[in-house]
Amino acid sequence: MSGPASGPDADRLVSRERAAGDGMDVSLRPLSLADFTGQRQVRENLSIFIQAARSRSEPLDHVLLFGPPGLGKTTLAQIVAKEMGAGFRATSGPVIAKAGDLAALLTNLQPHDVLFIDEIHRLSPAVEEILYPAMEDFHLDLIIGEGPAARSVRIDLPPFTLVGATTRSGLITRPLRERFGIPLRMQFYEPEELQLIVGRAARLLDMRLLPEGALEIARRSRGTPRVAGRLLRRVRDFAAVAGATEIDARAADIALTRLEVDRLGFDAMDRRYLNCIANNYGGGPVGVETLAAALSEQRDVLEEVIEPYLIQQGLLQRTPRGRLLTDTGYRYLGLPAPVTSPARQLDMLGAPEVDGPDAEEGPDV
Ligand SMILES: Nc1ncnc2c1ncn2[C@@H]1O[C@H](COP(=O)(O)OP(=O)(O)OP(=O)(O)O)[C@@H](O)[C@H]1O
Ligand SMILES: [Mg+2]
Repeated sequence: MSGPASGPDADRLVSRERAAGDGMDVSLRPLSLADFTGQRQVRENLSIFIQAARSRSEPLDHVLLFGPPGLGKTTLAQIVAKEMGAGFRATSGPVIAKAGDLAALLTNLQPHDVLFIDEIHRLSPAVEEILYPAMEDFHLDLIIGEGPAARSVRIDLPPFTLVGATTRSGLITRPLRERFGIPLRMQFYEPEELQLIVGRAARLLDMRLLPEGALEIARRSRGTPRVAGRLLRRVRDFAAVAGATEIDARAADIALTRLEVDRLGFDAMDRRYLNCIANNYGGGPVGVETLAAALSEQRDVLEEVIEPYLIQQGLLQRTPRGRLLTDTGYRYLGLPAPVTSPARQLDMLGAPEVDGPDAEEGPDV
């Protein structure tokens, strides 16, 4: 299969990659809670906790943000620092290799600073252990030396706020999760919210985008602002080459269709994934490792980028025995759903709740 969306991950409009090609991100990122569209509940709760912490002159309690890539976790973390009038330091789980790396970071913080740890589920156990007393009591217990001469020293830390982000809530250990006072789950955005986001981005980019054009892009952005931003730029390219001065729904549709993003926002990779389950595995259940091998994709990409939206749209279910194409999934592919076998029916009934806090826990197949 060819086309822009079937190449390596980086080529997809809907990919896990961040900075690459997103050079305009800096200017498009909302800088205050008031400018941050959507995620109403997250926004309202944060706003209250920030006000309360400020009125007590305390740092904000630690915040854990979960949600699929591109929904605004990093953006929100930066906004938290700004609204608290505090400094912002960012790092990520895999970057912190040793306990000493984390100690260096923590001892360099100013009081009330926000330390952002992206992909916090990828911290090593040794580092995680250092983090517990740091989060709870603002001190570090470090072991100096080895063998019988080893002794532990306690270092006090300035009070700080840890903001952790993860795309995989199921992979966070319970002790770590429990040390966050403010866990927040980000949801996919509604088309109307994305329409506002796309409209704002178009104004910042000095584009003439009509409201219907913005809605067309919004509807096809998988509920994800990062995807909306990318599609907007590609639509702008098509419109510029076609000599259009303003972008309406038709111009947006033409561009998105050429990008192989269909009316529902699914792209060639989504269709390849769904067709693989339908045609090669009788609609499932099939294990994610098997699918990753069959599609030559990384398992992480399937789990973090492709599956969440298919699940949210009801085309796919994650069951303890594997991935299962739903009747809606078959309908989308234009294929007849198989006569449901008792085993398949059981899987459908026994599927874990998609939006539950532990949706990703349990046996990972
Ligand atoms: N609510 C929003 N309003 C406007 N723009 C947004 C919003 N949320 C995210 N964006 C934009 O979407 C892009 C992705 O956001 P961000 O980097 O914060 O996502 P993320 O959740 O941290 O993703 P990842 O999990 O990949 O790190 C940014 O360009 C940001 O400006
Ligand atoms: Mg991020």
